[in-house]
Order: sequence, then structure tokens, then C-alpha cells
Amino acid sequence: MADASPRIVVTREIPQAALDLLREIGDVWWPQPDKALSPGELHQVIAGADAVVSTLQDRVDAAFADAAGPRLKVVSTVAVGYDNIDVPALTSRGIVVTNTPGVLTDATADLAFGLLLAVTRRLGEGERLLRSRTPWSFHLGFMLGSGLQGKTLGIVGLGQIGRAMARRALAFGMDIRYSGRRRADEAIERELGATYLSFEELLSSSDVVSLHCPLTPLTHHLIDADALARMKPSAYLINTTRGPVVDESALAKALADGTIAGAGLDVFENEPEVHPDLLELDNVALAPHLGSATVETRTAMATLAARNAVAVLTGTQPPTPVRG
Ligand SMILES: NC(=O)C1=CN([C@@H]2O[C@H](COP(=O)(O)OP(=O)(O)OC[C@H]3O[C@@H](n4cnc5c(N)ncnc54)[C@H](O)[C@@H]3O)[C@@H](O)[C@H]2O)C=CC1
Ligand SMILES: O=CC(=O)O
Repeated sequence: MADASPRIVVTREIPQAALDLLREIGDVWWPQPDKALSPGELHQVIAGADAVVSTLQDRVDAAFADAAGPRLKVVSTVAVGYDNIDVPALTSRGIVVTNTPGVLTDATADLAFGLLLAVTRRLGEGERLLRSRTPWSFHLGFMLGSGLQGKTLGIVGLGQIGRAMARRALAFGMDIRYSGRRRADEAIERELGATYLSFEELLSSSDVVSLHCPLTPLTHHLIDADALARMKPSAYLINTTRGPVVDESALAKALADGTIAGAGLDVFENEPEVHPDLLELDNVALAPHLGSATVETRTAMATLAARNAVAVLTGTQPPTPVRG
């Protein structure tokens, strides 16, 4: 007797094109109407699943694998970051983990650069002024920001998004330096004119520090009060990676007391909560985790995630496995 269709659970609604790919090979369940599932609900709906297409909000660990049961073959996250997934707990059970690198690189770098422009040119502050209907008039000293040409951009983690951020900065006349676990290829250094520095040197010499490393035990609170104190008082911090890479209380204090000049944040330590002190500060540009949030990019991410799940379920090599 032929096996029943695989049961595929999608934990949040995804674009139709991706659902269609999954439906070609299995019975697909997703929450309708779309909503965030509580951990208890998540464990209930994944019971008996052959594949789970998940998002960065889902905690995927041994308890998740136990709740899914022995049929689970693949967890396909619609994200490049997989700090929410205990990869060894899954792979040790023979479950394949996949993610969506590459397809969101440009969108995320665009957003990171947008935050940099927003904070250095005081765009949010200016908009708040206008919306408050406060009287204003153009004059030469009005709402001066900080230019980027000739300034140094320090990139922490020169991976796909870090390199895309560097290319945008080059077009704005910035000099590139980077830190990370190891030196990048010579060809990449040459293309970007990028200098490899220790993390400490990068902090003290950059006009802008932009974070593009993954969240791991090593990068948790990488930017803490000590790191902020090493930065120039005129420097800006951009974080589009994961909130817990930055100690948010220390950052709020550093922004309030002038330890650094400003910050642009797309991600937060306790998402979706934002540290209340940050909300009171004018020198921080805030976005609600919008890095990959374009129609084109989210469609490409979901489609790649669906292709990963389909590949595993049909016994072929998934395009983008996580090698944990
Ligand atoms: N805000 C958003 O919506 C988005 C956020 N992200 C975040 O961006 C991160 C990076 O994504 P990609 O560039 O595609 O990944 P990637 O794997 O291409 O690059 C990560 C880089 O960080 C480096 N790295 C690893 N550990 C490090 C450490 N301890 N210190 C310094 N560098 C370290 C790696 O060597 C690599 O060069 C993701 O892990 C995710 O957390 C990604 C997409 C969208
Ligand atoms: O934050 C988004 C991701 O893809 O990682």
C-alpha cells in the first residue's frame, strides 16, 4: 500500500506560491486566520508532522522534536538566522534543518543602510517634529546630522549581508573595515578595500559599527557597556542581526549619556518588546524587524523554504541545508 501523503505543518501563513509547492506533495496545515502559536499550540499542531516550515518565532528544540514525533524529517525555517533552533538536538535524531540564506541579503542590507541614513540624518526626529505640528523654519543650523562620506564603517561579521552593507557604504564614499572569527578571502578584501581588525580596534576606530554576525553564545551581548565605551562619542551603532547581540539596557544608557551618538535598530533583545528607554530617545532609529520585509524577498524566502522541505520529503538534497 502506498504511503499516505506527508503531513506538512506551516507555523505562520506564507505566500501562496510556496503553499502551492508544498501542496503538490502533501497535506498542508497552517493557522487560518494567521496568528502566532503559543508553545503549547505549536507542540499540538506539529504532532505527527513529516515536515515543519517554521519561522524565527518558533522555539525548535528537543521538546519540539518529541512533540512532533518519529515521522518528522525536516524543519525548514523561513529565515537565514537559526539561533531559535537547537540544530544538534534535531540532527542527532536524523531530522534535517534548512534555512534561507542569500535570497534576503540585499533587502536586509538595504534596511541596514536605511537605518544608518535615518539616524545620521535625523529622519525620524524630523518626521516626529512635523507630525507634532511644532512650528519650524529652515535655517543653516537646523537639525544638522552627520555625513557619511570619508567616514569608516566597521562591520562585525563580513558574511553575505555584511558584504552587501559594505558595497552600499562604498557607494557613499565610506572606508570599510571588519572584524570576525577569521579573515575574509583576499578577493573580498580587495573588492571592498576592507581592512581586517580586532573587535576592539574596530570599535575604537569606526564612525559606524554595523552588526552582521549571527546570534550565538559567543555573540550574546557582544555589544555591552564595555564595548560601547570603546566606541567614539561621535559613532553610530546599527543592529539588523538579532537583538540579544546588544545589551539593550547598556545601549539605552550609552545613547542617553552621549557615550555614542546614535543607533539604528531593526531587532530587539525581547522582541516584540522594545526597551522603554529607547522609545524615549531621539537619537535612535527604530524598525520592527523589517530586514527582509519586501514582497519579493518574502516570496523568495518562503519558496526556498518550501523547496527545501519538498526536497527532503522526496528524498533529494535540499538546496540550503544548515550544516550544524
Ligand atoms: N533583520 C532581519 O530581518 C534579518 C536579520 N538577519 C540576521 O543577519 C545574520 C547574518 O546573515 P548572513 O549575512 O546571511 O549570514 P552569513 O553566515 O553569511 O554571515 C555571518 C557572518 O558572521 C560571521 N561570524 C560568525 N560568528 C562570529 C563572531 N563570533 N564574531 C564575528 N563574526 C562572526 C561569520 O563568519 C560570517 O562571516 C543572520 O544570522 C540573522 O541573525 C538576517 C536576515 C534578515
Ligand atoms: O531575521 C531574519 C532572518 O532571516 O534571519
